[in-house]
Amino acid sequence: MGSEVYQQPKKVIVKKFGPSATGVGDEGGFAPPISQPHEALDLLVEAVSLAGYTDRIKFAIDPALSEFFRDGNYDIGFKDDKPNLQSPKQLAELYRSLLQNYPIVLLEDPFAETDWDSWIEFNTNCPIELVGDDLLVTNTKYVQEANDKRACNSMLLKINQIGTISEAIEAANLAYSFDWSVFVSDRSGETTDDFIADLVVGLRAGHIKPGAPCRGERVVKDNRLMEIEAEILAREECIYAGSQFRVASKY
Ligand SMILES: C=C(OP(=O)(O)O)C(=O)O
Repeated sequence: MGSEVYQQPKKVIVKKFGPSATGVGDEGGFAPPISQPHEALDLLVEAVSLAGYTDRIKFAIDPALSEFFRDGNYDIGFKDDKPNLQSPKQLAELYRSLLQNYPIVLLEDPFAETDWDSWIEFNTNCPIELVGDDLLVTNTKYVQEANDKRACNSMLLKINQIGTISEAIEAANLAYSFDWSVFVSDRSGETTDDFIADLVVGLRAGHIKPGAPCRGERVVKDNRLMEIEAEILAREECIYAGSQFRVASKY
């Protein structure tokens, strides 16, 4: 389904912005000339509809706000001519309105890694998965701190953020001990190694961020997942978490 949906935005982008607007970024995502968050989500809604999967696909977003933090505010006007400064409160309102209007189930790094107060405030009433990436850097010290402060409810796992597979698994187990979920991720600069596909199944993490099904270093993870699925199905041991992906580790 993901691959089928991925084929659609290109058609919509060509129609709206012309063929030169279909370039992709490191992880295979499209980068058309839009500047408002809702425009990106509208494009996705249209792509899902064209693929025939309306109501069957949910969205995860990673605004990576550490990149836009300026003296206590966030400048989200980086694609416009002038700055568009938003206070943490305004940003939180923007997220809440997007959550109301789009099928978003996961929000990663909605605030800067140093802006703990905004994380804590947002997490007091957060209906979806709130993932720390820059905030936690797969490090047990920050996972513990975030749980003590009730700053998020999920950890992004990137092996080379912490350095070894053992330390990454230790961080995942600590996150699970707090009833958090664990979201296994690639890096924007990736190789064709497919190990994280085995890791996400072995950890029962339930969801993976391998990038778009665009080039070899991304697709190799999807292919390995399909091989693992065939192997497990053959042994009749496979339980697919589906929409319960956040709690797959409890299955
Ligand atoms: C995969 C990501 O990018 P990078 O590898 O650049 O941290 C991310 O931000 O989650």
